[in-house]
Amino acid sequence: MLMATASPHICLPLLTGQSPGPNFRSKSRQVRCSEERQALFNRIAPVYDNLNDLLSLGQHRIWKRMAVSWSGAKLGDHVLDVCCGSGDLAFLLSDKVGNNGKVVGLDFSKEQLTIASSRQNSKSKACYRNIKWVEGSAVDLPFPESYFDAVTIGYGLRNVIDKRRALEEVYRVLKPGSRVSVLDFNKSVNPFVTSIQELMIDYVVVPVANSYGLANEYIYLKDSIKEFLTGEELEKLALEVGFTAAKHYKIGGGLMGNLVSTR
Ligand SMILES: C/C(=C\Cc1cc(O)c2ccccc2c1O)CCC[C@H](C)CCC[C@H](C)CCCC(C)C
Ligand SMILES: C[S@@+](CC[C@H](N)C(=O)[O-])C[C@H]1O[C@@H](n2cnc3c(N)ncnc32)[C@H](O)[C@@H]1O
Repeated sequence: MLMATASPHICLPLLTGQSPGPNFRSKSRQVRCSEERQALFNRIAPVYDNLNDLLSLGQHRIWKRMAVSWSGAKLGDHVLDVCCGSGDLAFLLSDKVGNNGKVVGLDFSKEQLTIASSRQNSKSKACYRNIKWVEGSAVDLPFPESYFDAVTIGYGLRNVIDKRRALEEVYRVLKPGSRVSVLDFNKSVNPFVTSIQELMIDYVVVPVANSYGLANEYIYLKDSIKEFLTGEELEKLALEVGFTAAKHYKIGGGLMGNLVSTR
């Protein structure tokens, strides 16, 4: 299926005449982090879907259906799935918008998009022909202003370094009155939930990932949750960016969360 490359590179090596200093280091660190995350998701692409099913006992598919429902996507809509990965939410959006609708799945990982495209080709549903995969950056969306009827970000915002910029871009490409639905792990303020989350990652997720040679990749997962924003902070950021409404719903017993914001 069509794979357009929206922008050639997200993380070019930082070429600058700047003398090294705090700003240079912080920028080079940022470029390096972004490159590392891109490489991480390229590496885990072959086993990503199976590990999600195994480690969440298939529950992640329920959470993704909830996220797509909250997006408000409906028949005939033109919708975007940012950080689409292997395409789980894009396929759910495709069912929602139907043959006359259009779905764009955007990701900066070539390997994830390759999996998404091959899954699309192996599925028999006619509506899946309405999906286009685009290689691009969540912080520089290659789409015009007020272009989409709904946007989803499934387990992506937490992985984007500049989260504010990503939400600003989503705001820009959304039609007024339309929604973004952001599904991710919940950075809980409840110590009990946090400890359950961390225990399951430490004693189940990482050991299982280790058997695939991916322990470090899933240790990153735990660290990324620690560095994420709480539901309240996500609501505040969405309103600061300009969304007129923002609500963060706790799901999966508080282990996961879904921000719904309206432009
Ligand atoms: C679909 C899920 C996670 C996607 C995901 C997101 C990331 O940012 C990653 C970063 C690095 C490596 C992998 C990922 C990644 O897979 C959520 C479900 C899959 C999780 C890996 C499983 C998490 C287990 C929960 C803490 C507890 C699940 C309880 C369930 C009711 C059994
Ligand atoms: C955990 S996966 C989520 C995939 C899919 N949405 C799902 O729910 O399974 C995170 C995805 O975000 C992508 N990603 C992370 N940072 C990105 C960025 N700045 N621009 C575009 N994609 C990014 C990764 O390549 C990866 O495919």
